[in-house]
Amino acid sequence: MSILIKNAYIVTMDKDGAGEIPNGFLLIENNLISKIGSIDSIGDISGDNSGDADSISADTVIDAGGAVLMPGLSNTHTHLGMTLLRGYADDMALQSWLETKIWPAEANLTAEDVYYGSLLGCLEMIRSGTTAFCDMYFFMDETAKAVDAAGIRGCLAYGMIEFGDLEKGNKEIAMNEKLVRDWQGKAGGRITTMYGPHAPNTCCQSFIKRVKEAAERDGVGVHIHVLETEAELNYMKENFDMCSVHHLDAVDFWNTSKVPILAAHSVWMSDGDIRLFAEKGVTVSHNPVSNMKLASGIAPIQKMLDAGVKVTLGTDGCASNNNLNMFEEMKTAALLQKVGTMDPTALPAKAVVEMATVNGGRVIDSMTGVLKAGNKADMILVDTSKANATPIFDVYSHLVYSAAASDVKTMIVDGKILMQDYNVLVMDEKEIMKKANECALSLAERAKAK
Ligand SMILES: C[C@H]1O[C@@H](n2cnc3c(O)ncnc32)[C@H](O)[C@@H]1O
Ligand SMILES: [Zn+2]
Repeated sequence: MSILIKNAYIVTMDKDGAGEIPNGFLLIENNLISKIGSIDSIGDISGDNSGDADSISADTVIDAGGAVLMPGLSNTHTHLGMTLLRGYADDMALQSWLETKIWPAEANLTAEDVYYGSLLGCLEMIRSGTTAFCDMYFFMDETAKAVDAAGIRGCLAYGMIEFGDLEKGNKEIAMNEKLVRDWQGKAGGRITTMYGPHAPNTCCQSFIKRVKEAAERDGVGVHIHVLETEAELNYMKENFDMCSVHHLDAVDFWNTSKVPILAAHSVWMSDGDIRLFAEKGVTVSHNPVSNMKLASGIAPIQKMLDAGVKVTLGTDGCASNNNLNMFEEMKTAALLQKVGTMDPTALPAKAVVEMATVNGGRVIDSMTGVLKAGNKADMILVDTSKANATPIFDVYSHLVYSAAASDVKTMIVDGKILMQDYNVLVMDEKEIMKKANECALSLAERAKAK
């Protein structure tokens, strides 16, 4: 199977390569990008002089009509099944939100709920340009089935919470081990797995150490919430005389020489914590909308980038955001750093696009996040024929400050077209929304009855 995309403004995100290609073409063969270049001067960029785009034959030809062709966005922190809890509990701080609303509702979740909630999440991601995501939740077999059916890429972790209870910890770790065993590399490699210890204040140090050992044994990463709120920082200081980062450093948790670590939030980081993350190679998933909505704080992202920390972007779950819109997340990330530092040069547009593409892609699959020959064919077309795209002086400025998620018109993942000209080809949208809505209402009823 081959797909030729022509007449595109290509944003490759390839630092060592082409950068942007104004009148570009891209050829996909099977699930890989095989050629990329300029229609005007073939060979200058790809080094391939095999002919112009019109002479390249393909099973499917997409005329981009000047749209931006770019790597798909990677949402590196979410809880996909929580689409069912969108708007279930708003305007609260994290701890009381979790303890009084979210956890009691989640206690009533069924496998069917998470299946339809995850399909709904996949649909929302396809419509808004997200080709890959990192998840941490429950009933993860159901999320894996949804990812398999939807055709996107998912890195799935089971959310383990044990509160120092050894027996509970054993059960939780067994669940995550099963997820890794059953789903690592499945769906043609679109599904990968991680271990998901929830947070340093909900899982004890020895449990998290055990989880890290299991991850190293299985060769998969670890996805954890860390220093999300000042309350967590204070709790750790009061109980352990140190912050979460140093508490876990005491058991060498942040050592990434064998497996990657994805630290969601990392809002209340000291300069020492930032240096440690940079030295150890920890990746931070920044989730600005959730951090603002829960009033958790402003993560020092510009400081982290200056120190050499790898930073990606995520939405968090739909109960604290309340959507999976990475365009909104990119704009919010940029604006929040500027106002947080009172420096308008903080987190410029191109750096944000890098976080959402190159850096996020690297966490999920090293052959994604950049459009170049040999990489996997995960990409989106962003419509530029609209009023909000007129004029475009700088494409990164456009993508971060003026583009909308609803401008995404076409998505390809692993060489397969999931959405073309705004038509989602891989699922029955109305049916999924209907089922998910039924599950959400029934879940809320069950939670209320308890
Ligand atoms: C996997 C568990 O994590 C819970 N969760 C959802 N959002 C957040 C957040 O911002 N911080 C901490 N925990 C969160 C989710 O409800 C599951 O219980
Ligand atoms: Zn989260």
